Amino acid sequence: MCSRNKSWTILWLSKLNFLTVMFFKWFCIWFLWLGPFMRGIHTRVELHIHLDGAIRPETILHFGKKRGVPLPGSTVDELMKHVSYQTPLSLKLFLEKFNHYMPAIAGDREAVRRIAYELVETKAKEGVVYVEVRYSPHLLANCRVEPIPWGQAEGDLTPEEVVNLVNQGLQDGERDFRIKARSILCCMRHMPSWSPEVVELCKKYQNNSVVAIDLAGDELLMASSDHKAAYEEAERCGIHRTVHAGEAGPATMIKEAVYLLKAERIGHGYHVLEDPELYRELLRTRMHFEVCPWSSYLTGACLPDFRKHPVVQFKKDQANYSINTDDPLIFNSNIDKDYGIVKEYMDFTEEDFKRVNINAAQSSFLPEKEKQELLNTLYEAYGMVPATS
Ligand SMILES: O=c1[nH]cnc2c1ncn2[C@H]1C[C@H](O)[C@@H](CO)O1
Repeated sequence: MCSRNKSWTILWLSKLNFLTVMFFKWFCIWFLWLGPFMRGIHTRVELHIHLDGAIRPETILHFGKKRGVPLPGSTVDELMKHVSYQTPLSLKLFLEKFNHYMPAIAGDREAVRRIAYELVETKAKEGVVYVEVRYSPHLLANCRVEPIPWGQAEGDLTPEEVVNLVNQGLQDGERDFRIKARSILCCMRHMPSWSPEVVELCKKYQNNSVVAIDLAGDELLMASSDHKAAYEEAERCGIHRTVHAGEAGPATMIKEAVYLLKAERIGHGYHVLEDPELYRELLRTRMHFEVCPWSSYLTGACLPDFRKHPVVQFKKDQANYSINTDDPLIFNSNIDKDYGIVKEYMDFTEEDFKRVNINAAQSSFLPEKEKQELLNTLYEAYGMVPATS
């Protein structure tokens, strides 16, 4: 009897031991790996995404129907057949994709506010802790903008009110999804006459969501004197500056962005590698490159072989760059797609992703104090001890 009791006890103890070991093992996996996602800890920083390239197809269909704006399809699948694509086009042809759906959104107050709000929700779900979203206020307006974009009739939504609506959408999103979102206002290469107002809007809303100025659009058009004047004014007033350069265009466009427009970050910048001297100098000054891998394939900006992508060299040289989606609606993607590409084809490890996101946070356009808070959030999420300054 006594020995039977003893063996039962041993059996139960070994079972308990096994369960304890299993529990501990699963807890470690959950805490270290799945934990951050399940506990709602966000570890990604995205610096290059276009608001008008990141709209949900359902939202486009909703406003198309509501406003009686014809669209190339009445279901998500039909719409996406026209709006998104799978094999590389030129940058110019890619930019034409916006024509298919922007008339459903531009000029509508509710739509503009909603796309900003939904972007924050999407990014929170993707594990993004901080996003800088960019757009042209003029391309979403239908009043006091010349010419009125997307062939719309004149309405009463001005570029300034667009900025207010986007700010409201972003701020509501920040409150509801508990991540941080800021915006960058774009000048457009083909519309230099809009640039003076863009910089004035950056100045006026500098402490209200807006953190920087950008120059987007067809890069084969050199920066005009209006763009240059806008960037000079931005620098004078302490407005941060980024420029799309060296995406489809050559390294000289990056030179122009850095030395003429005084860019602090470069949108894309892949073709910097064609000018080794410039590349060395930008490595030395820690210039930040906003890299968008899947975008660079679909816009034909880079060779289709990801193993030869410029980011392979950037990684080798420990350059300062981030990983971004650019236009996830048109590229039918999300941030996992871009992280997946660099992981699969360029051997990115978790350590590399940490470095990428810390670099992104350091190169963000947040004021110093908020930047430090963001960095501390990342260090904590990654279980790192912040370096003492
Ligand atoms: O990848 C891009 N390169 C240059 N311009 C772009 C890219 N993606 C979007 N844009 C343009 C089209 C949008 O209407 C505009 C503002 O977001 O910026």
